[in-house]
Amino acid sequence: MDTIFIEQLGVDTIIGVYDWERASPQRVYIDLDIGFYTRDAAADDDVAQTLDYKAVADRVAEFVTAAQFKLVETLAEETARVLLAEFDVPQVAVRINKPGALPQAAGVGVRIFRQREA
Ligand SMILES: Nc1nc2c(c(=O)[nH]1)N=C([C@H](O)[C@@H](O)CO)CN2
Repeated sequence: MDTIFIEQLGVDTIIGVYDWERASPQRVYIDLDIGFYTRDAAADDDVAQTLDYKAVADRVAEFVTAAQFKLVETLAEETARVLLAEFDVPQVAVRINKPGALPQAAGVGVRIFRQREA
């Protein structure tokens, strides 16, 4: 299995458990590692045979912008669910970094790995 990745996709979203976090969007950065066999697309040099990372980035940005979850765990879980439901991919790793959450840390968040159920 190969991997198509997107690094540090920045999206502004309502996220957090505290009242002040519900008032305005915060920037999160999303890393995606998506399992996909790329050999056929490479052989034909054809974007139609691969996973279009622009389509993935656009959909994830749309979903996350509209989301209003409290936990980064929920945002990661639901992002993985959208990818597995809407794209023909068997597995995804989703990492959410919320850099504004802890002043004493460069970033905090979660990384999950999910596979399509058989
Ligand atoms: N495991 C988690 N811990 C915390 C989260 C979270 O989403 N997952 N969120 C918060 C607050 O929203 C925080 O980001 C505010 O600084 C605290 N702990």
